[in-house]
Amino acid sequence: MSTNGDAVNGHKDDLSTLSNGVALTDRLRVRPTLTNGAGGDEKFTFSKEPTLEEVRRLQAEFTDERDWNQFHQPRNLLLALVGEVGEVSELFQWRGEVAEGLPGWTDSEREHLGQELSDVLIYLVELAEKCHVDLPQAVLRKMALNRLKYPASKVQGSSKKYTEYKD
Ligand SMILES: Nc1ccn([C@H]2C[C@H](O)[C@@H](COP(=O)(O)OP(=O)(O)OP(=O)(O)O)O2)c(=O)n1
Repeated sequence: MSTNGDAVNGHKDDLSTLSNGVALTDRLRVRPTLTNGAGGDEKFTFSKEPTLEEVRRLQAEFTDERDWNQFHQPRNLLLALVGEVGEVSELFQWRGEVAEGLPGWTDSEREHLGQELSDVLIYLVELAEKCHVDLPQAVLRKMALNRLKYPASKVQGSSKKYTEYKD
């Protein structure tokens, strides 16, 4: 269990820079995670790619290349997912409340968080695939349901659960 930011970075720093000094993000031709911290005026948005289907396909290729489908049954994927959620929690552990944009977090800590959140997403997407849940469509349906359960006019400014409303 890590107890502070420095310990949290640990071996992940070694993986962020390859032995020839080339940053991992350069080598992979991806942009570093969470580049915009607190204080910016612009709203944070994601890149358009990859889509969830592309994440599903990339992870399917990764597991096929290693003959790992034999281990990736739904229950194992669920346990792996929960384990990775625990790793995300460790990064926030003992810090108290953390403001949007993570002011005060180092680039290395932001990169580490991006990695752990990605592990969660990767296992979530593969779990959905192995359960034959079309996740992009399921999430749209669920959000439509959420809008019905929590009409903006009714719940404005309140965080109560829908079962707590009288009518
Ligand atoms: N049997 C496995 C092992 C790994 N992975 C992939 C999916 C995850 O994105 C990542 C998880 O790798 P690790 O289990 O090594 O976990 P971490 O990357 O979090 O390493 P650590 O636990 O040392 O922080 O690798 C996978 O698909 N199937």
